[in-house]
Amino acid sequence: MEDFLAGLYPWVKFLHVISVISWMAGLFYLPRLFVYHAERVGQGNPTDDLFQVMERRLLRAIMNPAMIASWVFGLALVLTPGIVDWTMLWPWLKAGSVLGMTAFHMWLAARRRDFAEGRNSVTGRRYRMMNEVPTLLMIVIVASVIVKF
Ligand code: HEM
Repeated sequence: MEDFLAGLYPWVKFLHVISVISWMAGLFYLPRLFVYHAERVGQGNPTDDLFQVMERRLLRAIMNPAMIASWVFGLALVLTPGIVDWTMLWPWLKAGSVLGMTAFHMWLAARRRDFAEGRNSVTGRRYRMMNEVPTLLMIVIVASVIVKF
């Protein structure tokens, strides 16, 4: 199993990076949709329906599969011999940030359900602020895997 993963390492990393790019695109874009949905669109009109379709498709067709693929390929990299040295700081920083990113994804999914049920209570300003969360986590994650402190 370990030899098998070692042989596949560059391909698994390639698939991991493609998956995280797709996941991050959604994590950046969905809160922006929520900003405009919260600030500019009333309930129960055709624009509300359109936003709901865009939000549902983005989450279900892109973000959920991309998150699962990021985890699957990321964990395969963790299991590859010689890749992660748990005595260093970077794997712990990365693990904490990735769990934070996953929690943020779940929070967005819950807010999407609120919009779908006509009971969003979060302001556009709050969604704007939450939009910075994935940016900060991404900076910590990429610094961790590249600099490896
Ligand atoms: C979902 C859970 C994740 C796990 C378990 C995971 C784990 C890993 C591991 C073990 C590596 C290999 C490091 C190496 O080859 O030296 C890696 C590479 C990488 N990860 Fe993740 N990762 C996850 C999510 C993410 C996220 C969310 C991002 C971006 C925001 C990301 C960006 C990267 C990048 C850019 C690399 C390539 C680094 C390099 O080759 O220098 N990962 N990941």
